[in-house]
Amino acid sequence: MKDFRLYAITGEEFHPGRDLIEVMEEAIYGGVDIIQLRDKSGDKPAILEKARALRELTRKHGVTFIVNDYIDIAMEVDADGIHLGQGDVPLVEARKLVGDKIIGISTHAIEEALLAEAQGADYIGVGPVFPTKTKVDVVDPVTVDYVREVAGKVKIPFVAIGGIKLRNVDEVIAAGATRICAISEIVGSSDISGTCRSFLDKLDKWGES
Ligand SMILES: Cc1ncc(COP(=O)(O)OP(=O)(O)O)c(N)n1
Ligand SMILES: Cc1nc(C(=O)O)sc1CCOP(=O)(O)O
Ligand SMILES: [Mg+2]
Repeated sequence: MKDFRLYAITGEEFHPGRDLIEVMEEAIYGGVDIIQLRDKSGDKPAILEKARALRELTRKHGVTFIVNDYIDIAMEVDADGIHLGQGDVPLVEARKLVGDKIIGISTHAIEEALLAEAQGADYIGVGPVFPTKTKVDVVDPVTVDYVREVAGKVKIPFVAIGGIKLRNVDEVIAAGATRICAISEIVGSSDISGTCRSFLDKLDKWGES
């Protein structure tokens, strides 16, 4: 897969009254290189419509587009890939359905991370690094020490997620994360592009040292 550094996931509850596509385009102008549509409403026609619009937007800007949870929607809109959790369709089954599209897997323990790698995941999510209120059914924070362990043991790309803010991202990067994912800190910002640029500046700064 095309490598990435800053991964933005949609979270419409954080920008009431603002258009989804406008918000995500601001994130793209700020430098995000991968976007995931995450919509837990269960309203599949509405999710399909959003997926189509985000596919068009991301294609226009050359940004990777991932759909969370719904393989059928990812296939229908020709997304670049899907993101699946531990309770979703197993990776081996998903691979049969999506072929060489990107498959990202959420992991919360080293056994899950190594299994996803062995089974052919293209990247893994590692989290939640910090407490987060964005995901209701989330496990306890895995901590930055766990990020360090993953950085030392996992060879495929991993992205740190969960409670990541501009104020705490330095410790995540210091622990070895070179890819960062955020929902509320990005899409809930009053300056979405500026927030993204600040995340990237921090990744750049640590990359130089
Ligand atoms: C990049 C990334 N990492 C983790 C998740 C969480 O996925 P999942 O565990 O399936 O939970 P939901 O997002 O479906 O609530 C993610 N979406 N993206
Ligand atoms: C969707 C999601 N998955 C997580 C995981 O650990 O797998 S944490 C999370 C929520 C991330 O949102 P925020 O950046 O607002 O904390
Ligand atoms: Mg899921």
